[in-house]
Amino acid sequence: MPATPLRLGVNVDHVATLRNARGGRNPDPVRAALIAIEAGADGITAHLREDRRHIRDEDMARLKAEISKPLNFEMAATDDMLRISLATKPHAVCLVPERRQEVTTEGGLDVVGQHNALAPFIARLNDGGIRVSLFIAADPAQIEMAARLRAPVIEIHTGAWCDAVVDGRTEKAEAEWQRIVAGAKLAKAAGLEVHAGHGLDYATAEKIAGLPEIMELNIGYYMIGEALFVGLAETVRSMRAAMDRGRSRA
Ligand SMILES: CC(=O)[C@@H](O)[C@H](O)COP(=O)(O)O
Ligand SMILES: NCC(=O)COP(=O)(O)O
Repeated sequence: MPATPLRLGVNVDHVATLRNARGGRNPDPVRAALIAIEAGADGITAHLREDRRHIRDEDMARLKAEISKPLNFEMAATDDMLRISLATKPHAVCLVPERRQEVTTEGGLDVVGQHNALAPFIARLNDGGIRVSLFIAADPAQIEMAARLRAPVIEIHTGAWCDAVVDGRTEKAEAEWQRIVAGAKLAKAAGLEVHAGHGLDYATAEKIAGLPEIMELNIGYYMIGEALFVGLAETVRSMRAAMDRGRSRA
């Protein structure tokens, strides 16, 4: 039986991080998105943080206007972001937790603790024709609540697993991996479309591509770093090849 397709969403946030280091216009995250698509990306992800530390409002508007593939708009569940996303009309919104002090998105959104506030927020996005994804940990209670909140998609936060793999903490890595495996199965059984992302590199992307429940990986930081050495198009092709190898074992 042919394996189910696995989409690659390329996150261009950290092209903007580099641009913002000096101000000005270069390197341009929209140019990166166009190159990534030309090289085989199935979509583009960008995170408009409240502090605008990388992607800015005009980047999001240009991405929506200039790319030919789906735009996945990552954002916190705030009124300001709701207004901007409804005006931008991306293909999807991924709701993520945000703390100004954090270096990166440290964990999943607590949809259990915030379900009262999230329910009308998700409904507004659904009514606006935007597909909602919830960026959560592979935790059974969070997954069950995501399904009850009528978000069609979850994205499993893979950061703890990837960090443990890279650091060589094998027991921790195995425990996190088993959580992801069980979480992906539970989410699929609950009727959710399952995505995954954060901290993935070639090796972890290849491994997680072997989980047939997962339909999309969103990958940024590692790929933008690799692109410095071999170019973005080559990095996208290599990531695609790693995902295809993993998928062939699903
Ligand atoms: C939510 C998420 O995982 C992404 O937004 C990604 O990690 C890049 O943005 P940050 O590094 O600013 O979290
Ligand atoms: N949602 C995860 C994402 O978009 C990319 O995360 P990272 O690869 O930049 O850590």
